[in-house]
Amino acid sequence: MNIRIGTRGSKLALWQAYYVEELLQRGGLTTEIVIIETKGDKILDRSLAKIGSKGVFTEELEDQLRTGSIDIAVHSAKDLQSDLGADFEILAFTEREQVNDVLVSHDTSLSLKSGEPFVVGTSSTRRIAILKHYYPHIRTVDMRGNLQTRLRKLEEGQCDALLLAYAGVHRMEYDDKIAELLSVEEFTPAVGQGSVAIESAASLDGAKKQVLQNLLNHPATAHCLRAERAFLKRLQGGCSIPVFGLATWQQSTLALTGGIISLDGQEMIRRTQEGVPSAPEVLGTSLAEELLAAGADRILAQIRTQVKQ
Ligand SMILES: NCc1[nH]cc(CCC(=O)O)c1CC(=O)O
Repeated sequence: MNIRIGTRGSKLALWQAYYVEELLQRGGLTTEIVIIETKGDKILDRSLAKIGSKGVFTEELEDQLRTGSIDIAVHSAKDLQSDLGADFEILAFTEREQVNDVLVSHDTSLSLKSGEPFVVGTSSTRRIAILKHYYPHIRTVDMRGNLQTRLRKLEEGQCDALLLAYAGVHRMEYDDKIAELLSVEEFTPAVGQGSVAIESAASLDGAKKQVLQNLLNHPATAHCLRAERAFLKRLQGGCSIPVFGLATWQQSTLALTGGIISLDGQEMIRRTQEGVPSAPEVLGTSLAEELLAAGADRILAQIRTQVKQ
C-alpha cells in the first residue's frame, strides 16, 4: 500500500511528515511526501488574527485531500480547526510530546519569575494575555513566521526571548536555547499542542483508513485531544481567541482543564472537570458549558469585537 502524505514545507511541518512517514514505513507501507504551500506560509507580514479566516494553514491541504491527490494531510494538531467539514475526518493523533510552553533565548539565565523586565516575541493572543496576567513587567512584540524566522529575529535583537511550544523547539533541536520551562498551571497550552493530527477525506478507502489508524493513532493522546477539541468547538474559539485547554488521562480518568482569558489579561476563567475516557466529547462540551455559565460568553463576545476572526 502506498500513502501520499501532504504537508506544509516548513522545517517543523517536514519533521512531522517524516515522523509519520517513518511510522508508516515501519508498518510495511510505502510513502511519498507532497509539499503544499498554504496561505499561512505565504502571508508573513500580518498577524494570524488579522489574516482572519479559519484554516490558514489547512485549506490548500484539504483541497488536495478532496481531489485525492494526497491520502492524508499531516498537521500540528493545534493548527487544525476544531470544526472540520463533513468531507474530512481526523484519522489519528500521534503520541503527544511534552505540552509546556518554554521561554527561549540566547541568554538562558533569563526568567519570567526573576521580575526583571525584558521583551518577549510572540503573536499568540493566549501567550500575550497570560504574560499580562502573571508577568505584567514583560513587554511583548509581535513575532510571526516559522520557528527559524522567529529565531533569526531573536538573533537580530528584535526581542530578548521567544515564547514557544516545547514540542516545536525540541523537534527543531533548539533545546540548548531553553531558558525556562513554563508551568501548565500558568501557561495552559493551546488545545492540541504537542500532537500531530492526521486528516483524510471522509471518502478515503475504508481499508486504508483502518491501516493508517492502526499505525498512527495513540489512543491516550486521541482521547485527550478529542476532549480538548470538543471544548474548543463549543466555545467556537478560533486560533486568534485566547482559549486554552489541556486534558490528561491517568488511571482511567480523563481530566480536562480549560479556560479563557481577556486580551488584556485582566479576566481569566479556568475550570477543571473529570470524565470517562469513553466519552471525551461529552467532557469537553460539559466543561465549555460550565465556562460559558461562569461568564466566558461575555469575555468571548468582548474579544470578538477586539480581534477580527
Ligand atoms: N502555531 C504555530 C505552531 N504550531 C505548532 C507549533 C509547535 C508544535 C506543536 O505544538 O505541535 C507551533 C509553534 C509554537 O506555538 O511554538
